[in-house]
Amino acid sequence: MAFYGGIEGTADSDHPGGLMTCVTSSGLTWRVDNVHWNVGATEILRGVTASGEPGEITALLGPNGSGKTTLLSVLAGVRRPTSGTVTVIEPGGAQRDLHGIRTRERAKLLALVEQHAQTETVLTVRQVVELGRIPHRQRGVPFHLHSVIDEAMEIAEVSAISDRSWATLSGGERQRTQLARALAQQPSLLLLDEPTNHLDLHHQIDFLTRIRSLGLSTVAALHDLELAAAFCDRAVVLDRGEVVASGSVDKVITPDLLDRVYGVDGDVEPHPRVDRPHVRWTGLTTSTRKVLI
Ligand SMILES: Nc1ncnc2c1ncn2[C@@H]1O[C@H](COP(=O)(O)OP(=O)(O)OP(=O)(O)O)[C@@H](O)[C@H]1O
Repeated sequence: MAFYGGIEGTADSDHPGGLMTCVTSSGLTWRVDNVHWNVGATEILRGVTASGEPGEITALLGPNGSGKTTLLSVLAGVRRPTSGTVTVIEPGGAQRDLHGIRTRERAKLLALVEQHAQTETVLTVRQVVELGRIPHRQRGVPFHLHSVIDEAMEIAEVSAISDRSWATLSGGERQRTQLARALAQQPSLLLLDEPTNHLDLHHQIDFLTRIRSLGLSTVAALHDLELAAAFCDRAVVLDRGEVVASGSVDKVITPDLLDRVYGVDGDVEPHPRVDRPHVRWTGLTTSTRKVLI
């Protein structure tokens, strides 16, 4: 499995004279500054400020309805902030307002894997992955000539099911197919909305190990704090649309966070066998039980 390396490919419009060899990238810097997003009079995001460096994986944490998906869609350029800015700094140093970039250009820069991604049900897995090449489309070069599609499918482990119809796929197979589609875009920034929610434990660990090996800047909305602690460099925690904590995962994922944000009593200790925090919960906190009763 070529996690890091490339495979030989065809010339590409973005790499003139060169080989389009792999879906990996050095990532980019992203910055969200004082972003608000309103629906009518309701503020869904309230002054969110967060950032990530090239190659960093940022966990987006927070309870249901706290604004994780909304923030991802703002970061993806799908939703324009009511106020505030989203900036990306490309490897060459160019600093750009994300919402000022044309859709096709933006799709070469970043890719979003949605929580419940849908597509044309008549498509095969390979055809879904080929959709990721649309922003890079070149006249006279059919999609299937792009070896980046093969590599994206290999990384997401869907090569063996390439001829299967999307309609027949399991939840986990769909999730992996959508990852391959996103990788085929050759993004520098990868946005994942609950990417492991359909995966069994083996595939959760495998999936995030693969994501880590790509070296892309990644923002992943996650509910599993143990996975966040194991695979992410940083965490941004949202509660009711506001950032209530951010920083390195070991500083952010604490018993106080479990209590304050999730209403859960627990301990966060160094893992006894590997170098990362280990989250253990006992139950809901008394205050939460009172709220629920
Ligand atoms: N278009 C919209 N119109 C009205 N309310 C919206 C809209 N989009 C999101 N919301 C509300 O904004 C809040 C945040 O939603 P969002 O989906 O971002 O939360 P989340 O943290 O991703 O939740 P979950 O963990 O349950 O997926 C929710 O209360 C949701 O109902």
